[in-house]
Amino acid sequence: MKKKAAIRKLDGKRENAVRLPRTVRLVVAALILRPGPDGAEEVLICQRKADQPMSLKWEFPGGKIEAGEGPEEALRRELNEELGIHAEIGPLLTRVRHNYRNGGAVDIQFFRVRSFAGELENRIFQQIRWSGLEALPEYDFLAADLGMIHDLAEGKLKV
Ligand SMILES: Nc1nc2c([nH]c(=O)n2[C@@H]2O[C@H](COP(=O)(O)OP(=O)(O)OP(=O)(O)O)[C@@H](O)[C@H]2O)c(=O)[nH]1
Repeated sequence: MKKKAAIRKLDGKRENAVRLPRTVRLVVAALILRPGPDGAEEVLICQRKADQPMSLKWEFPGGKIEAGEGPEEALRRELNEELGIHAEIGPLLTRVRHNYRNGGAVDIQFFRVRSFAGELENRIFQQIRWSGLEALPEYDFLAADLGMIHDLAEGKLKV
């Protein structure tokens, strides 16, 4: 009896121990910047389509890193697919880890982009637009981005 109880206890513990870790999606995204009319920086923001998960939320262009890709390479590919541009990927500005409520986790690396070739073309979004940094909190952004957009708006994260 004693032994069985001990095994049950162990099994209980093991059950906890083997709970699968969240799958972390490795994501890259771009802060594409341009000087605005008043000289302050503007950044390109994109709204997800109505039929996508997390519909109509705002985000920065980018996506998942595919197997065998480096982060910059993945971001160049995504910006070409989503916006039709050939971007020069600048430095990594910040990295954010976020656990979504549905159990998914993302690890997002945000890179600065100041220069690209080609005309911006909206290929997959509901809409794209330029926003001043201080206006970013007015948009309904994905939860993972909220800390960062507030830091950008308050000048705590330098671009
Ligand atoms: N591109 C981008 N993705 C972001 C941002 N913030 C954020 O949480 N993400 C998440 O990172 C993932 C990017 O993946 P994706 O763009 O390749 O794919 P997706 O939206 O079609 O999602 P899915 O393939 O997982 O359904 C999404 O789950 C998206 O919700 C952001 O600012 N930009």
